[in-house]
Amino acid sequence: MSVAFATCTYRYRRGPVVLDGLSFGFPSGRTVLLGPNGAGKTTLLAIAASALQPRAGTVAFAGLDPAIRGQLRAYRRQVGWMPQHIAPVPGMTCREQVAYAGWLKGMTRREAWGAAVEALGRVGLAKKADQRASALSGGQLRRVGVAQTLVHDSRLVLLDEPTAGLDPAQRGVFRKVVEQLSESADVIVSTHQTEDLSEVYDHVVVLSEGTIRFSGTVKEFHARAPADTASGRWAEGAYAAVLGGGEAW
Ligand SMILES: Nc1ncnc2c1ncn2[C@@H]1O[C@H](COP(=O)(O)OP(=O)(O)OP(=O)(O)O)[C@@H](O)[C@H]1O
Repeated sequence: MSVAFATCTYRYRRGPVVLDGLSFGFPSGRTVLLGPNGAGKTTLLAIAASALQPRAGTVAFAGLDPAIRGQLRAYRRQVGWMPQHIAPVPGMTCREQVAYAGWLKGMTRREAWGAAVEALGRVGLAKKADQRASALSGGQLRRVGVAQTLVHDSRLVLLDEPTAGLDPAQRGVFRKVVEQLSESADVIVSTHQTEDLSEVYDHVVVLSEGTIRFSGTVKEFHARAPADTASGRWAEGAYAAVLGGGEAW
C-alpha cells in the first residue's frame, strides 16, 4: 500500500467540508485520480504532500505520519508534489527554481544544482535551463513543476493535473517520465485527461464529493464501461457509469 488516509476530515476556513472521515489507502504503483471539478482531488493531494493538515484523522506513508513531532521533515523528503498552480519564482532561472526545490528537500546546493539540469533534461527543457522561469509558456512551466518533483529521490510522487496545457509530443514525454518514476516511486496523478489511461497507469481511483467511488485496476475500470460504449471512449463510459451517469467531466 502507498499513502494512506485514516478517518481524515478537511474543511477550508471559509469553505465547504471537502473530506469527511475519509479512510483510504492508495495502491502502490501508478495511479490516476479522477473526479469532477470540486471533488476534492487537489485537497487530497495537498494533504498527502503535507501542505495541508487534516482537521481530524491521519495520513501516513512509509511508516511516517507528518503530524507526529519529528516526522514531518523525513516525510517530506520521501514525497514529491507538483501543485496544480505552478508559479515562477521571480528572478529565478528554470535551473535555479528546480535546484531550489531540491535544496528545500534537504539536498546540498551542489547536489541540487547538478540534479536540476538532469531533471530539466528529463522533461525536455534542458535548453531553457538558464532562462527565467517567468518567461516560459504555461505548458513549459508545468514541465518545470514536474522537474521540481524529479530533482530529489522521492518514494511518492503526487502530480496535480500535470498534463493540462501540454502539447501531444509533451504528453508522450510525460508518459515516459511516469514510467521511469514508477520504477522507484509510487506515482499518483490527478487529471481530467483519460485518452491514454491504459498506457500510463495501473490503477484508477475516482473521487466524488470527497468520497472514493471507485478503486481498482485499469482493467476493472474498463469493465465498468457500458457494452455499447465506443471503444475509443471506454474511459468516459466507465467514469460516467461509476458516477451514476449524472456527472459530467
Ligand atoms: N482555498 C479554498 N478556500 C475555500 N474553499 C476551497 C479552497 N480550495 C478549494 N475549495 C473548495 O473545496 C472543494 C474541493 O476543491 P478541490 O480543488 O480539492 O477539488 P478538485 O477535485 O481538485 O477540483 P478540480 O478538478 O476543479 O481541480 C471545492 O468545493 C472548492 O470550491
